[in-house]
Amino acid sequence: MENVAFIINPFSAKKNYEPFFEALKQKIPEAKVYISESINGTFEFIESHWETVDIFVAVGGDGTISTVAQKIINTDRILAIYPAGSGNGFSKETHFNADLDELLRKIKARKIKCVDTFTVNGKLSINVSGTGFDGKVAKEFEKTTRGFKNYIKVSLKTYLSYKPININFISQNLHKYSGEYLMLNVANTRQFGNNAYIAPKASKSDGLVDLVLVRKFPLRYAPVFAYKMFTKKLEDDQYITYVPVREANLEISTTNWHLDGEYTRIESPVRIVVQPKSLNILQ
Ligand SMILES: Nc1ncnc2c1ncn2[C@@H]1O[C@H](COP(=O)(O)OP(=O)(O)OP(=O)(O)O)[C@@H](O)[C@H]1O
Repeated sequence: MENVAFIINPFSAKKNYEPFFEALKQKIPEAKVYISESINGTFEFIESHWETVDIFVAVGGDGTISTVAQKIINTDRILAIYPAGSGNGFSKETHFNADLDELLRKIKARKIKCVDTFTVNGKLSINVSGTGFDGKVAKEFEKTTRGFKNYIKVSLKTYLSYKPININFISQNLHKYSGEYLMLNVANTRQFGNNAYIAPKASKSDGLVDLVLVRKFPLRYAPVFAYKMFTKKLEDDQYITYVPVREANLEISTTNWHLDGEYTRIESPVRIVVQPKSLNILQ
């Protein structure tokens, strides 16, 4: 275990990490554990342990995993996950669960899979990112105390007043998809988190991301949309167009984005680029 470090984000989903921390201390008292006070703190921890650690275990949600991934991407270091977030989209899609014994077995076995990631104007995303309605919800959600209930409340309120965004694809082959949309998602894996499958056919190891273009639908359709999303049936939805791409260049009428669920501002024009097989994940 000397070459393994556990990076815990205490701000992920209501301190979900505490039982994990206790169990880890019991099983492996000598484990290297860092309780991260900030994203920069995590960066510094990884840098200062670079020579002695080759498996970095992110304990948190997609935001935490993404900060660890930023440092180890395109290197031979390995990412492992103990899911302790609220949505846990990426960890579900990479088969990590909240069973510490299973995680320790995987660490011992050291099987690795290399997966794709992508960037949006140079910023890393590992799972699903998006703009439009989605980006606006992420922005408003940050102002609340978070949680699933607040997410639904904010989504409904935002939906009622939301005007579609305008997307103009600069890339010649994508020009025909330009138009007005409720949202654009960029999906490396199939789900946002909480088993909400926005792109049921996406694969994290095919060198592509799915552009998910969603047209505005009437409010009465929202429960149908949600039902299809949670049962992996959105593929043939009348309001959605899926476009698998290696890269895309577009102009867009909003700066509100979320990257793996974290709100961020991104100025138009926007360039999306897949980084094929750029992240080693423990299997
Ligand atoms: N390494 C880190 N150290 C400290 N804080 C972090 C770190 N990485 C991200 N954060 C902050 O912690 C907050 C929660 O992170 P995270 O996304 O992991 O949990 P979550 O939102 O509960 O889970 P999920 O993304 O699965 O819904 C984020 O708002 C993020 O800004």
